[in-house]
Amino acid sequence: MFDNFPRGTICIEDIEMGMTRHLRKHVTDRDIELFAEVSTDRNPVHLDDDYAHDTIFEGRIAHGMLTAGLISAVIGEQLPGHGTIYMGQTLKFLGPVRPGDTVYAEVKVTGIDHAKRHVTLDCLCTVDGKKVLVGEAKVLAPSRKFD
Ligand SMILES: C[C@@H](O)CC(=O)SCCNC(=O)CCNC(=O)[C@H](O)C(C)(C)COP(=O)(O)OP(=O)(O)OC[C@H]1O[C@@H](n2cnc3c(N)ncnc32)[C@H](O)[C@@H]1OP(=O)(O)O
Repeated sequence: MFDNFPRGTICIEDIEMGMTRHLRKHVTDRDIELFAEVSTDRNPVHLDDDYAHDTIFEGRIAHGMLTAGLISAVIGEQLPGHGTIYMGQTLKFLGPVRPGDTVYAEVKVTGIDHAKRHVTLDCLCTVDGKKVLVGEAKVLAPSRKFD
């Protein structure tokens, strides 16, 4: 039995269909530089103004996986929260995120298998109301009964 979950963790026993959680994050040049360093993805479309100017985006854009990381943050911090284990994630990048943009990232519960502790979540990121990422996550949720 493990009942010392941090505030914000929602155990499988309490997860309901349709529950949603979200965050907002302002994406900065520093975020993009740090992500390039950590991931070792130094694609110039993210880092080089001159290079990026001549692409279809006409300027630098954030790594898609940086934006996807905000979905991971909502899942790992809020729904279900601490103790959650990622099982899978689909992603479609529908529009660019540029330095200076504020990303709204939201997840919504669309499936629950209580016996297996599996939870399925629709994932969405928007910038100024425009969809930039959609996908589906499957996670193993924490339980009050097991640590
Ligand atoms: C590896 C890293 O270093 C690189 C990165 O991380 S890049 C950053 C992450 N990616 C992005 O920011 C790209 C965001 N997406 C876009 O800007 C656009 O989707 C696009 C430029 C890739 C395509 O846009 P466009 O050419 O306008 O395409 P259409 O809207 O005209 O759609 C044509 C058909 O393609 C389908 N489609 C479009 N985007 C996607 C997608 N991301 N995934 C899957 N399918 C996509 C769209 O539905 C249309 O299909 P249809 O059957 O013809 O209707």
